[in-house]
Amino acid sequence: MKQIHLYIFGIGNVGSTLINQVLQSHSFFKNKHNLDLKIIGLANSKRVLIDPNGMTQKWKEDFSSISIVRESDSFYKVANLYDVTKIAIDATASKELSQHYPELLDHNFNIITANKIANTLSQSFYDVIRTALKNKGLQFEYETNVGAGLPIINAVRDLYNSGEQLFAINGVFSGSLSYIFNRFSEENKPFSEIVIDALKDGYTEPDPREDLSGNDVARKLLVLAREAGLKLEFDDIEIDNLVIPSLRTASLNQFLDQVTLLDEVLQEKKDALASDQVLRHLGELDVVNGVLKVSLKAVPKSSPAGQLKGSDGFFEIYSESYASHPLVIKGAGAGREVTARGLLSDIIKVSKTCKEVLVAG
Ligand SMILES: NC(=O)C1=CN([C@@H]2O[C@H](COP(=O)(O)OP(=O)(O)OC[C@H]3O[C@@H](n4cnc5c(N)ncnc54)[C@H](O)[C@@H]3O)[C@@H](O)[C@H]2O)C=CC1
Ligand SMILES: N[C@@H](CC=O)C(=O)O
Repeated sequence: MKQIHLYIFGIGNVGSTLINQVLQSHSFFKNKHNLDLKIIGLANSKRVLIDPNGMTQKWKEDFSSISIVRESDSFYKVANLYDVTKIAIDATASKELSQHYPELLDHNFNIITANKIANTLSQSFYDVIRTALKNKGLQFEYETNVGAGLPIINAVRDLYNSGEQLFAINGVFSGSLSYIFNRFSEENKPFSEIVIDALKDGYTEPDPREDLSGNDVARKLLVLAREAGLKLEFDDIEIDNLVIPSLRTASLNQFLDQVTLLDEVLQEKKDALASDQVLRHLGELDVVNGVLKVSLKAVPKSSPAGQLKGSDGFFEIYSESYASHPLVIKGAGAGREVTARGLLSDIIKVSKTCKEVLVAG
């Protein structure tokens, strides 16, 4: 039986769903994959809960009652005691934690992340991580960076690694904005009301302005562009920002208090549509020319993007073999369940392929 120790950063929507999914499938992983996955550590930004025997179904209660103040080396101290495969899982949106990935690799953690920041800081930081992974023989997986649980990154990576020339990737990259604009187009409700619903239901970034500003989609485009071999920076992306200037620098609470200020501008865009059009938030990655664009557009209701429902993401990949008829991937592009399942799928992938440390039992 291969022992795998999991250390989870972030116990919000995605992190807490992941914990429950790991616990629910524990016996299945043992029987099917010969893997014993134990969650040894949980952290929020201030506290940690550590249990070398693994978390149980009462982890939430335990976190409230017996977690301790987090120190910079809380996880390293316990992880160093066990000669097993260690995986750090980032289910936060924290830039600070992303900047610590090189340190996690130094301490022999494989990393799996839903957080897009590490992959979208400077190209030099991106390269530092890849070099460390190679030197250490560790793994870094981030399928949920684009399209939540949808297999977008693996599709692009597999095409690129097989020598295929990629031309373009276009579509609705944001599950959050898909949910918001699909509802806004159909329902007679203020834009802000739908944004708040999306936040409450776990579809948006912790700060919905990351979605509305176009930054989150821009990050996804950059993740895919780098996967396709382009060397670009975040500032190279053309972004249509939907957050009015006065709300861009406000605190999250101030933004939420004043979110109705977005209604007028968005309602004007909706009122300007022809009867056969809807609003869709689109990403365009021109791999050949290295041009990345994020924008809100009016599209025909009958088009593939116009027909999306719920939080569906929609990706068209054009390449040598898929030149006139793109490879299309579509499905829920946000949500705590699909995202946690995507992380778990990365965990199984890393666990199955990492160097084996055998323990009796
Ligand atoms: N919700 C979704 O549909 C999807 C989310 N993601 C990504 O998953 C990540 C988490 O999203 P959610 O769970 O929805 O957000 P959330 O806001 O529900 O949870 C994030 C948690 O991380 C904690 N946190 C912040 N800084 C931390 C740190 N330094 N160390 C440990 N914990 C810290 C926060 O207190 C919060 O509880 C984000 O990066 C998001 O982009 C990716 C795909 C889809
Ligand atoms: N903001 C994301 C969801 C979480 O990452 C998206 O829109 O896909």
